[in-house]
Amino acid sequence: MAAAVAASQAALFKSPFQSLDSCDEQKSVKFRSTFHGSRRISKAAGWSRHLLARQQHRITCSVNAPSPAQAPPLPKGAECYGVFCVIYDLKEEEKPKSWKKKLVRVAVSGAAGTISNHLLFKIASGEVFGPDQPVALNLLGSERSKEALEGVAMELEDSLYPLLREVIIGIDPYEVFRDAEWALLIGAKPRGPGMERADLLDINGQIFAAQGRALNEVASSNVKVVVVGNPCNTNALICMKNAPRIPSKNFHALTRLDENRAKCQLALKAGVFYDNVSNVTIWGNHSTTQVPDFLNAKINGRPVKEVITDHKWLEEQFTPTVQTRGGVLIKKWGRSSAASTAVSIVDAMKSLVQPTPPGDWFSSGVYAAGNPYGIDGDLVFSLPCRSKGDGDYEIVPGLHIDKYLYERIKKSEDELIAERKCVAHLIGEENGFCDLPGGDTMLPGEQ
Ligand SMILES: NC(=O)C1=CN([C@@H]2O[C@H](COP(=O)(O)OP(=O)(O)OC[C@H]3O[C@@H](n4cnc5c(N)ncnc54)[C@H](OP(=O)(O)O)[C@@H]3O)[C@@H](O)[C@H]2O)C=CC1
Ligand SMILES: O=C([O-])CC(=O)C(=O)O
Repeated sequence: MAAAVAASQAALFKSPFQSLDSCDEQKSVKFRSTFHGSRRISKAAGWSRHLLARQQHRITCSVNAPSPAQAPPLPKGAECYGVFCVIYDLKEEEKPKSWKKKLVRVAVSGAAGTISNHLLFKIASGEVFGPDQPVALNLLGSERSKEALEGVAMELEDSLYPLLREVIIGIDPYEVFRDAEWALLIGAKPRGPGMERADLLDINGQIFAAQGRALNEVASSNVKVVVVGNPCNTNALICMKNAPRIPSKNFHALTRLDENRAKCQLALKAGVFYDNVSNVTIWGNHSTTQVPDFLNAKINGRPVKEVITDHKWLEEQFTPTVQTRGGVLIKKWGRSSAASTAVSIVDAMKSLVQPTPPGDWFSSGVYAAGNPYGIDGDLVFSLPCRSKGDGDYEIVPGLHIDKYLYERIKKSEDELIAERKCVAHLIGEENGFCDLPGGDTMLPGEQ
């Protein structure tokens, strides 16, 4: 059995994905992949250190294939675990293409939740950063979810992902967010029956304020933050305001799912495959006031209004269909979109690490300071963006806004301004009061 496991591990290391840039000049390569499993140890020690599990994999390259005694010392208190203690030698001719050297560290909150259960496995498999980029996952749970989080880590273990080099789980954001280059903030309290939206804004706002402070203190200074937990635009604003060390531009609220939903509806109506639909913007809030823009969108490079001549459908059906898609799905599924949300988080991250195709753009809820559309700059507002693939982006100027779009964008802006007033106490402002337009506006999943 041990031999079989070792053989399968050796096969993994021979996969075309595996090697190191730094090994390229060397005669022989020695992989030392070590899992310092402290899951059981930490459990015995209780949660005082807020770490249930810690995996670390080390890779050693050397001309003279070092003996284990020559390998760098392991961190104090850590020990290798199971098959990850086995050392393999790769012969020169077996040396595959190179991996990037540095780990990308991704922190995820709500890691034992439904969306994360899809997302983590995508990141670990290389779907976001590519087949040559090793990753570390830092998973944040709570007292409620610590057993479940251990289960998540076990499934990640059992998946044998070659690119997944480290998994840390814990309940203290000051530990879990340490050195994170990406923070995917998914965990949030769902709105329960009879709960006012203002209460939800406050409860979740407290969570995102605390997480913003933790990111400010311990994350990489250029961490990219994607807020998914609802109400995601205002949660992102709160998080950003509590993290002044991190550039405001680095905060995103997820509206990519809305963009994907809009593309799907346009493709369906036009009778084309959905990858022929481009230039779709979601303007505003991730709520039922969001504005899916068919005016600037394209199908096969042509304006949507030229391809879909049923303009009544565009104005009267397309918009509410996208706005309420989440709620319709909840009625059918009995729970909110999780798999498609995870896909859209992957899309949103890839849009920042890969160049935007020329002439196209993507939607993201971003800090609107200095935007060219006259929208209140002190909001996290979904806008058209493009990226060079370096993690940064710019807001795309020059989209045509007609009366139809303007009126709807204004409504979403008003909603976000009202949400901001409700959370004034969480963003360092005074004189807040909560008076949401229309009495009580809706998340996509609430109808
Ligand atoms: N922006 C978007 O496009 C979308 C956003 N969403 C939002 O994403 C969030 C997560 O969705 P999903 O993964 O399906 O939800 P789940 O209910 O499966 O998981 C949510 C996690 O939130 C955490 N949480 C944090 N605080 C609380 C609290 N006070 N009470 C209960 N749970 C809490 C829990 O983790 P723990 O106990 O570990 O803290 C839980 O695992 C929701 O806010 C949802 O509305 C969903 C779909 C689309
Ligand atoms: O309201 C929810 O939780 C679900 C949601 O955001 C969506 O489906 O877009």
